[in-house]
Amino acid sequence: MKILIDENMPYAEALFSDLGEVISKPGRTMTAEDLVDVDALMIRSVTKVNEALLAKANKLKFVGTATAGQDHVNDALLADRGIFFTAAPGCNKVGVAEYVLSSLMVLGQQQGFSLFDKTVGIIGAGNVGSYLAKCLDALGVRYLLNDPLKAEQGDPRSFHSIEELQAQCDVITTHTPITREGRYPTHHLVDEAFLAALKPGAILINAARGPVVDNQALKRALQASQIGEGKHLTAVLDVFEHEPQVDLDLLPLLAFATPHVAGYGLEGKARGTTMVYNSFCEFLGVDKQVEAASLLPTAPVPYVTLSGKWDEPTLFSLTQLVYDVRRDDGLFRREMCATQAGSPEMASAFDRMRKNYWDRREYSAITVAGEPHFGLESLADLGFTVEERP
Ligand SMILES: NC(=O)c1ccc[n+]([C@@H]2O[C@H](COP(=O)([O-])OP(=O)(O)OC[C@H]3O[C@@H](n4cnc5c(N)ncnc54)[C@H](O)[C@@H]3O)[C@@H](O)[C@H]2O)c1
Ligand SMILES: O=C(O)[C@H](O)[C@H](O)COP(=O)(O)O
Repeated sequence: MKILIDENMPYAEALFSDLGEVISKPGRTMTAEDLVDVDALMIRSVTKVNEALLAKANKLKFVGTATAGQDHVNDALLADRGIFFTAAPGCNKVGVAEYVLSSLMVLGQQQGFSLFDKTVGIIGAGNVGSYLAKCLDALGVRYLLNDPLKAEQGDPRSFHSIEELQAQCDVITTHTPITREGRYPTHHLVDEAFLAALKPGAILINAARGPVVDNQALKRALQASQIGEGKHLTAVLDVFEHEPQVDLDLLPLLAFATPHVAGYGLEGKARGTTMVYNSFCEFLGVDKQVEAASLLPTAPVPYVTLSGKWDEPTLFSLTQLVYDVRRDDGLFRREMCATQAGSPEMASAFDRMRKNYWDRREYSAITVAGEPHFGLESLADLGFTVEERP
C-alpha cells in the first residue's frame, strides 16, 4: 500500500510506515502525477484536493487532513468517487487560543492596558472560539460570542450580533471557516464598513483564514489610523489573503504578523497527525490507536514554582515562557522583507518558516507548582498542569 504524506506533518512518517510504503512530498506542490498508484493521501491545508489533483488517482481510497480547516478539500468530489475523507477538528484550538492570549498580553504591555479591563469579541464559537472563551473565563476577562449558526442550532450559550460586538468590544478576534455561500458567508466579513464601526482603539485579530478580512480595506484603515485620520486601530494577522504571498505595504502596519502558524504547537500537530492516523487504522480495520501525548518530548522548562499568588506580571511571564508571538513576528518580518512582493522567493520563505518551525509547546507542557491559595485553579483552567504543595 502506498501512502503519500505532506512532508510538513510531524510524526507522520514514523507512524504511517507501520501501515505501508510512505512517500513524503511538499504539500503545496503535489500534482496529479504524485497520486498515481497511491492508496491514501495525508495532507495539511496547503494541498488543494480538487478535480485536477485527483485526475490520475487510480487507487485512492482515503484522504486525511491533519487540520481543523477543510476549505482546501472538495469533500463532495471525494464522496462522489467513494473516497473516504477525514479531518482533525479541534486539533490546534489550544495553540490558536494561546496565540491570541500572547498577542493581547504583549499589546497590553506595549500600549499600557490590562487584558483584565478589556472586552473581547469572539466571532465563531466552534472549537477555537469556545476554547478561547474558556481561557478568558479562567482569567475573568469579559467576552461576547458571535455565531449565528450555533445560535440557530439551539446552542444554549448567549450570542450577540456583530453590531453589539463592534459597539462593546475592545478586541475582536475571528475564528470562523472561510465560506462564500450560505446565509452567513465569512468571505470579507471584516470589510471597510465593519472596520468603520469598530470602537476607537480597537484591536482586530485574524487567525482563521486570510480572506475573512478584506486585506485592502484593512490596509486603508490602518494607513488612515497611522496619520491620525479615522480611528486608531491595531491589527494582528496570522493569515493573509493570497498567502504564501504577503502584501509588503500591509506588513509594516500590523502590530504582529505571522505566517499561518497560530495553531502550530507541537501538541496540536501531534493531535492532527494522530487523529488522521487513528482514523486510517479504523478505516483499514487495523487494531492500532496512538495517543498524541505519547509522542511529545519534555518541554525545555517543564516545571515552575510560584512563590506567591500570581498577578498579571507573573501571568505574563508564565504564558510568554510558553509562547511569545514576537518570536514568530520578528523572524517573519525579516524573512518577508528580504524578498520581492509576488516573487517565488517570498512563497518559499513563507513555507520555509512553517516547515522549519520551532518546537513550540502548549501551556499544559509546564507544571506550575504552588500552595493551594496561589490561584492554581485558574492556571489549571487556563491549561497549565498544576501541582498543589502544602
Ligand atoms: N491559523 C491557524 O493556524 C488556524 C488553526 C486552526 C483553525 N484555523 C481556522 O479557524 C477556523 C475555525 O477553527 P475551529 O477549529 O474553531 O472550527 P470550527 O468548525 O470548530 O468552528 C467554526 C465556527 O465558526 C462558526 N461560523 C461559521 N460562519 C460564521 C459566521 N458567518 N459568523 C460567525 N460564526 C460563524 C461556525 O458555526 C462554527 O461554530 C477553521 O475553519 C480554520 O479555517 C486556523
Ligand atoms: O485549519 C487549520 O488547522 C490550520 O489553519 C492549518 O492547519 C495550518 O497549518 P497547515 O495545514 O497549513 O500546515
